[in-house]
Order: sequence, then structure tokens, then C-alpha cells
Amino acid sequence: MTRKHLHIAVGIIRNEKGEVFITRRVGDSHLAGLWEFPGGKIEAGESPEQGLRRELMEETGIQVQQSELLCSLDHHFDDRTVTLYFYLVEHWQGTPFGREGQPERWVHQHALNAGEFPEPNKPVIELLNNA
Ligand SMILES: Nc1nc2c([nH]c(=O)n2[C@@H]2O[C@H](COP(=O)(O)OP(=O)(O)OP(=O)(O)O)[C@@H](O)[C@H]2O)c(=O)[nH]1
Ligand SMILES: [Mg+2]
Repeated sequence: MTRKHLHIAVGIIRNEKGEVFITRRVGDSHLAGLWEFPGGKIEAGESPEQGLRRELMEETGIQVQQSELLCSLDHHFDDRTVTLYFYLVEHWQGTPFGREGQPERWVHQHALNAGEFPEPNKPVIELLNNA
């Protein structure tokens, strides 16, 4: 049996105050109700950075000007495997907002609560909490 394997680019959008922009997964999407870093599936023919730029424009309306890969990791869910690319985004144009109507908030990186995020985000949130 072939498992679904998705490659996901997500953006940790961080301002000068050390706050990070997060959004809530809504509806019946995978892991609905949890908070997340905006992002999504990298499409065929896209590099992870291209996927990141497209997803952040679609989901938050910002134009990424610079990004830095913080870490990437694989995670096995029951029904799928995901490879996540976590990018730190500190330079962008525009003001991020929940462009798809999803709830949003800015949270200081030290106040991010790993329990509100999908399991694979844990190591990255620990990294941000302790930075
Ligand atoms: N965007 C995002 N996805 C995450 C995070 N952590 C995590 O495990 N994921 C997982 O990555 C997968 C793909 O993300 P997604 O649903 O945002 O993909 P997408 O924007 O392309 O969605 P779509 O299928 O509605 O177009 C989901 O299974 C999701 O649970 C995160 O911090 N941000
Ligand atoms: Mg998404």
C-alpha cells in the first residue's frame, strides 16, 4: 500500500517584537481546531521556497521578501506522511491577515503553546520558546 506523502512549506512570520503570526485550522480540514503556521502543500514543479511564497500570498496576503529554512522534518500521521519545511520569515511586504477567513493572532514566540499545534510542530515551537 502506498501512503500519501505530502511536502509542506510553512512560514513562521515574525515581527520586530518577537511575535509570530498564527492561524487556526477551520472546518473539516485535517487537524481542524488546531493553530498552525500558515502554509501548505508544495505543488509539482515548485521548490519549497516557491511553495512558501505562493501559500503565504494565498493564505495571508503577504509577499515574502526573504526566508530562512529553520528546520525540516518528517512526520507519520495515521493516514499520511508529511515532510514539513519550517521557514523563518522576517521580511515581507503587506500586512498578514487570515485571507481565507481563518482566525488569526500574533503571539510572542515565548508564549507559543505547543499543545495548540499539530504534533510535528513541537520541536520547532520548543526552539522558538527557548530562543
Ligand atoms: N500549514 C500548516 N500545515 C501543517 C502544520 N503542521 C502540520 O502538521 N501541518 C500539516 O500539513 C498538511 C498540509 O497543510 P495544509 O492543509 O495547510 O495544506 P494546503 O494549504 O495546501 O491545503 P488545501 O489542501 O486545503 O489546499 C496538513 O496535513 C497539516 O496538518 C503547520 O504548522 N502549518
Ligand atoms: Mg494551508
